[in-house]
Amino acid sequence: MRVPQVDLRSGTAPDAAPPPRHGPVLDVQHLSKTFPGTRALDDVSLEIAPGEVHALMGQNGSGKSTLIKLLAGYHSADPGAHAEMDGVPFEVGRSVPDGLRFVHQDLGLILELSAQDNLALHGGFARGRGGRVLWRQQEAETRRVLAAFDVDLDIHRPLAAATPVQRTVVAIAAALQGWDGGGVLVLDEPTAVLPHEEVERLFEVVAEVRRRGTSVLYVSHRMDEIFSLADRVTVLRGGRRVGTYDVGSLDSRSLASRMVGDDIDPDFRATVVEQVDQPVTIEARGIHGKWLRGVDLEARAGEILGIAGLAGAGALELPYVLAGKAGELARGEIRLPTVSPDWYDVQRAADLDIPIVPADRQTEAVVAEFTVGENISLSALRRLGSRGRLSAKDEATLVRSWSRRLGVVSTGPSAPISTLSGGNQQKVILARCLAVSPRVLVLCEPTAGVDIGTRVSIYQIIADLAADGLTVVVASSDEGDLLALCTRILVLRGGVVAEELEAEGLTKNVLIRAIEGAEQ
Ligand SMILES: Nc1ncnc2c1ncn2[C@@H]1O[C@H](COP(=O)(O)OP(=O)(O)OP(=O)(O)O)[C@@H](O)[C@H]1O
Repeated sequence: MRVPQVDLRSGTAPDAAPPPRHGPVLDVQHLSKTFPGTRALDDVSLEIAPGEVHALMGQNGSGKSTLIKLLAGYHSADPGAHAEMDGVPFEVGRSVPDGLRFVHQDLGLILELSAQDNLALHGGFARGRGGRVLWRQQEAETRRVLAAFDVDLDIHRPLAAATPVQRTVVAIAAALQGWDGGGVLVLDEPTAVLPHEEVERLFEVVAEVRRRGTSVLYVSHRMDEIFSLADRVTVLRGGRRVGTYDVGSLDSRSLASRMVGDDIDPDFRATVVEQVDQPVTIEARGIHGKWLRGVDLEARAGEILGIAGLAGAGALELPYVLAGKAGELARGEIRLPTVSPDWYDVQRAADLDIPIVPADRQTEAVVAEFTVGENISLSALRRLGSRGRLSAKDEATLVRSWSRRLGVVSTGPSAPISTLSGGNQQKVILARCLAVSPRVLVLCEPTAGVDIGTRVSIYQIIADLAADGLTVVVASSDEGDLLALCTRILVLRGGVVAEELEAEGLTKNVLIRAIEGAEQ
């Protein structure tokens, strides 16, 4: 079955919500959660109407994940909460009603296993006499479950070979298995790691879920998604509910302001001027890789160079090649002319010490067992102290100064990094990169999972660093990042630079059309 195409950019809702039955399907009142030293949620109430897509938004650290984890029974709630699912009371944090299903950000899949095995792990294997697995029946069931979502996937291949959106669809299908409508599906930032063009496909799946009469609680930082998809939005700020609104009654500026508690411009653009008189600080030539087919680039001190492209165009591979972190397929040469005139084979690019903020903070950058301070100073340990001895004082000074400059919100340098919100973890990784005082910094998806307020502050920090002479190369699948930051944007198609755009006066539409290779 094919559901109607949803246009992410036009802002049209996928389908009118089915008329609500009486009363909310999920009704949670007076929910609070206190961690040592932090009141993460403070007397929050949430009512989800039958068949609606209900967005949950708020800045990093506003309590969204805590709310989801309470509903999922991962944390226990403070006393005083009352909750009902379909009118039946349940104790939040202690029991999870069957009608409440979750797809967490990490999707909870085993990538070495096939879609069929993953679905069976969630829903159980079809078994015959003596516990024998009925493989034919299992396969038919897998096909039936996935058919509803119109996903074209080899159900026997390991999910490692599937695209991000195919995996997300498998995770949604797994969560909804054995369930024929009603209830609430919780999607926690399902698009955080999805390439742009796959987001629309996910929207079709959400429309299908809703068509079954299932409500969706949708957590996202991307405002355009909320306007395309959601009927209502609940905004949290500092652990409290600011309000619940009909999406149609808001625009992006008023929604952003409710999240931040201050007037905020969601279309903020940093004022970075092109530095034509400055020296070239990075040059690369003949770059090839898994996707790249011969890219040349150069950038000057104080310049922010954007890299754009659809998945498979090589845009998100290029930063890794420049930082010497691409695989053995990477070919080409790179040099930092203000450091040395010598060209380096990109296989040796790691020797140039160009720091990178990678695309997936959790798996590629954050050291989960370390504190905030340790995560920052990790890159600079060689410089801290003398004669092989680490100076705790120097380390503390470095950590304090970068935490302050980037506005990292935590209980202090010794806080475990896992207790920080996503946006603050991102600032820590940025601080780690800057702690080595680089001339060139490479950013990949710099604001993934980062809220609008923090996003604007990250843009400003990067713009200030560029004004001090830092060269920044930034690849992002979010056009907002490129428009807010860059002086110039290289648009990659098929692994080569297809267009070079001056950022001044560039509109989102023109950029998207260039990325897609459409006629302007
Ligand atoms: N296990 C924990 N121990 C201590 N504090 C925590 C813990 N988990 C979360 N917190 C704190 O609770 C507050 C709310 O965090 P939460 O992760 O719910 O925010 P969020 O809105 O989901 O943020 P993000 O958008 O970055 O994911 C933050 O101040 C966070 O540091």
